[in-house]
Amino acid sequence: MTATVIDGKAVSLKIKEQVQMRVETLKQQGVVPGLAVVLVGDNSASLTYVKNKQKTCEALGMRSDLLQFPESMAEADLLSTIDKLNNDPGIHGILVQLPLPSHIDEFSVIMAIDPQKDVDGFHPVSVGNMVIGHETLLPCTPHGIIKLLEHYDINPEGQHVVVIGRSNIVGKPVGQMLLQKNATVTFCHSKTQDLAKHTKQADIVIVAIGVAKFLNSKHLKPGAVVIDVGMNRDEKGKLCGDVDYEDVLETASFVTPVPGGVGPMTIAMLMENTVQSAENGLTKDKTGTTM
Ligand SMILES: Nc1nc(=O)c2c([nH]1)NC[C@@H]1CN(c3ccc(C(=O)N[C@@H](CCC(=O)O)C(=O)O)cc3)C=[N+]21
Repeated sequence: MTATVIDGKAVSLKIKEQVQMRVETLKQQGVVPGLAVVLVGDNSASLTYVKNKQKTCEALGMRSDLLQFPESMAEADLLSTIDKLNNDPGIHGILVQLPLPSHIDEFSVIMAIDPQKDVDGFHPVSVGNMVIGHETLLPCTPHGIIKLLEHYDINPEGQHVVVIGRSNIVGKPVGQMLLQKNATVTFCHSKTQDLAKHTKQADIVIVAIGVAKFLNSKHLKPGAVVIDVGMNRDEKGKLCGDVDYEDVLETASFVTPVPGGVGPMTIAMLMENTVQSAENGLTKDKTGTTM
């Protein structure tokens, strides 16, 4: 039985349609959701992703500001730029493209973003709220993965989920969010002994380690769901994931392709977070309280 390919592109389109409707409703109330993307340096991959975010934003009728600065930008200048964006009523979401040049401390930059505008969901207040299950802006890639599972009626409740990779951007948050959904979660990483012992027991395996085609059918029990968060280039320079896609097709029940799986969901959830933040702002203005 060949695995069902999870179509992240199709699901992301559905989410963007819903976002577009919410933008229209906000515009009728005089609010145009605004996203500010800050790019320091001229890393070509980052520039592609940032332009993609901008294009999507505008296609959905939102305001999209791109602030681009030279690699040599001083940390203090970046922090004051963020401060201005925090206080700009026309900006509802702030995303500072990572990685930053090594002379800038990423944690200080993330801490400087108003949690109300933290559309990456990286701020400790956002992360803390997510871990305790309190309403908050959720990290885009993990939230996109949850939406893919929902779309294909893959219910994580009571399922054994094995997450490989423990980054603050994907591995750690996606495991916490699935725990919130009553999954049994195992976090694996570079120091895990006998990885296959864990992954072969998994109903759902999520791979986010940045190693091309790392996971294969020997790691899986038949029928496992495979979510590939990798973004690598293979020997021919072609985009590929952390999963040996061809090899797992006959063993997995579902698999996400790269490209066309988790990636488009990351963008769609960023758009949703921006609209959510604008709606929260409206609620706050009406009731005087923060959501
Ligand atoms: N503060 C911050 N937030 C981020 O969310 C963030 C970041 N920094 N730095 C870089 C990574 C990377 N990232 C991607 C998002 C979508 C695709 C995406 O749409 N990928 C397409 C393929 C795109 C292509 O063809 O290259 C796909 O997988 O189908 C890729 C990469 C967000 N990032």
